[in-house]
Parts: sequence; structure tokens; C-alpha cells
Amino acid sequence: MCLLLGATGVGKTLLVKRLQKLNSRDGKSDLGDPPPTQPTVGTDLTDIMAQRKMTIRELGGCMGPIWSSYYGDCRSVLFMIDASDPTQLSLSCSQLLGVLSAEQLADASVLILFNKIDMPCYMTLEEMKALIRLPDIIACATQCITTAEISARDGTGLAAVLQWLQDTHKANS
Ligand SMILES: Nc1nc2c(ncn2[C@@H]2O[C@H](COP(=O)(O)OP(=O)(O)OP(=O)(O)O)[C@@H](O)[C@H]2O)c(=O)[nH]1
Ligand SMILES: [Mg+2]
Repeated sequence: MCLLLGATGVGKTLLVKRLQKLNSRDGKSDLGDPPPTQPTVGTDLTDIMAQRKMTIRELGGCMGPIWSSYYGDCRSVLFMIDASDPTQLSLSCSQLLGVLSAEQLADASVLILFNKIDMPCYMTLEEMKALIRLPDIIACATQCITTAEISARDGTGLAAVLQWLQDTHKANS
């Protein structure tokens, strides 16, 4: 089981829909227009069939206070941050630290996704590293952490996310 976490509106639901589309498009390169999404109140389970079945559990941002009750059967975490919204960054950073310090997730593989890089004036990975001291966070964490800049809207970086999911799933099974 892979958990998909991140504050409200960072783009988790759109990411899952795009990954499903990317995985099933039979060689077609165009992902098409982004589908509409609704805020996730509760949790959504999505199966992605790539070589073998992978299940992604999105926990809505509004569920933040009880995310930890879902950590039990989790081997990997996608943690999403909205790179276009500086006002949400401190919340995202404290949520990320909470996730990384959770005992049940100590051995999980973690992919931190900086989403919405199609937006003008998004914060680059370099800026993000300085703003939230990402190298220190990674150095102090027990988990194997990878980072990626993506746009769930236009599809940038999503093939690498799918590859990470497949590799992590293979390593954990
Ligand atoms: N420009 C842009 N908009 C995006 C991107 N990803 C998501 N959005 C938009 O952001 C809004 C929120 O997206 P959701 O996927 O519903 O966000 P969420 O993280 O699932 O939110 P909760 O379920 O409330 O926790 C929607 O209008 C999406 O179309 C992106 O990469 N670029
Ligand atoms: Mg959602």
C-alpha cells in the first residue's frame, strides 16, 4: 500500500487520475485536458495496474489530524507540496516532519513531489531546498527519500513517478 499525503488542494486527486490515464493510454502521448476534481473528504483507494497491481490510498488534506491512523500497512509514501503556494509551505513542512518522524513509517520509501510547476512563479527545487532546509530534513530522516518536480496538470514528471512506484513496489514485495 502506498499512501498519498499532502495539504488540501495540492493536487493529490488529480495526480492519481493522471497516473491512471498515463498507465492506460496505449502509446498515445497526449494526456488530454485535466479532469475536474472534488476535495477528498475521507480517503480514496485507487488501483494502478502496471506489471502488478499497486494500490494508492489518498488521504484528504482535511484528514491531516488523523492521517497517522492509516500508517499501519504502508510501505511507501508520496508526499505532495504545492510549489506555487508560498503561504501553504510552512504547514506542508510541519506535516512532512510529522510523517518522517512517525515510527510506523520509519522504513517506508518516500517520494516528495513538488507539484504545480506549470504555474508562473513556482518555487524551484533549489529555492525549496533553501526555504525548508530540505537537505537537513533528508539527512536526519530514517527513510530513503527522493524528490521530484511535477505538474499533474500538464503531465511533467509523471512518468518518473510511475517508475518510482513500480520500482518501490517491486522492492517491497
Ligand atoms: N495549475 C495546476 N493546477 C493543479 C495541478 N494539480 C492540481 N491542480 C488543481 O488544484 C486543485 C486541487 O486539486 P486536487 O487534486 O483536488 O487536490 P487534493 O490534494 O486532492 O485536495 P484534497 O482532496 O482536498 O486534499 C484542482 O483545481 C486541480 O485541477 C497542477 O499541477 N497545476
Ligand atoms: Mg483529493
